Amino acid sequence: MAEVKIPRATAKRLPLYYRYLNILHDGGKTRVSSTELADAIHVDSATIRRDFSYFGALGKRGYGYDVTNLLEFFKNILHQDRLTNVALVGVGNLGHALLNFNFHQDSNIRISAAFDVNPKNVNTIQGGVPIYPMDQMIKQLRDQQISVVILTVPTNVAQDVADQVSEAGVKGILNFTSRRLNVPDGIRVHNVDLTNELQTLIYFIDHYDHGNDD
Ligand SMILES: NC(=O)c1ccc[n+]([C@@H]2O[C@H](COP(=O)([O-])OP(=O)(O)OC[C@H]3O[C@@H](n4cnc5c(N)ncnc54)[C@H](O)[C@@H]3O)[C@@H](O)[C@H]2O)c1
Repeated sequence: MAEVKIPRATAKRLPLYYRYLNILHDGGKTRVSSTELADAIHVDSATIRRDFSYFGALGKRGYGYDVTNLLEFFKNILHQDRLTNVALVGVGNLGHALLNFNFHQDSNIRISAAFDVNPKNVNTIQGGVPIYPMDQMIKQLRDQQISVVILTVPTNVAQDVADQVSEAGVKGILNFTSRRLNVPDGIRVHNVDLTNELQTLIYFIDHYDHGNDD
């Protein structure tokens, strides 16, 4: 399949589309219009049509979209047709909560390894995930061919850990720390910051802008 460069806002909506198409498919529905999708997922139909158009003519005028085709298409581009193992570094309050969340229940993603410096954590299994000491991290990441790491370490060690993770050939870091990371070319960092999200939400409440943000 040819590489398609799409806007980040579109990319962020793909899992939403994928989830809803799964529901339609499970319910035996064979086709869906952009208007029906729009009503269900609260994204306007023009945005949906534009999003889908990045991937070529997926729908037919007057017919709508073929649910199975669309589902297979999104499954493939979201890598949901194969299992993706990810790792987590820093099994504290947040890391622990994430380990105990079963990502695999509604996606083809699972945390297969975790790493920490705390001797109380190391060599235990939490949420079904083995926790290794840091001196085994690079080897484990390489051996398990892990390309995505969730970073939940204290901010002051985040860059150092990111350097080690980069050395292991990881391609993506989901960074929960407030440290902006420097990474080599070829590695993508997504920052998750609940404080930012709350501040933005509070800003929008003050400015009377309602509805969903996607
Ligand atoms: N983005 C958000 O919305 C959000 C929300 C909460 C916390 N955080 C951030 O997430 C991070 C974790 O928060 P927390 O409350 O779970 O902290 P925590 O102190 O409970 O956990 C940190 C864990 O990292 C381990 N650790 C320390 N140094 C390490 C190193 N060099 N290598 C590997 N592991 C190491 C510790 O042993 C501990 O288990 C912090 O940076 C915090 O600021 C972000």
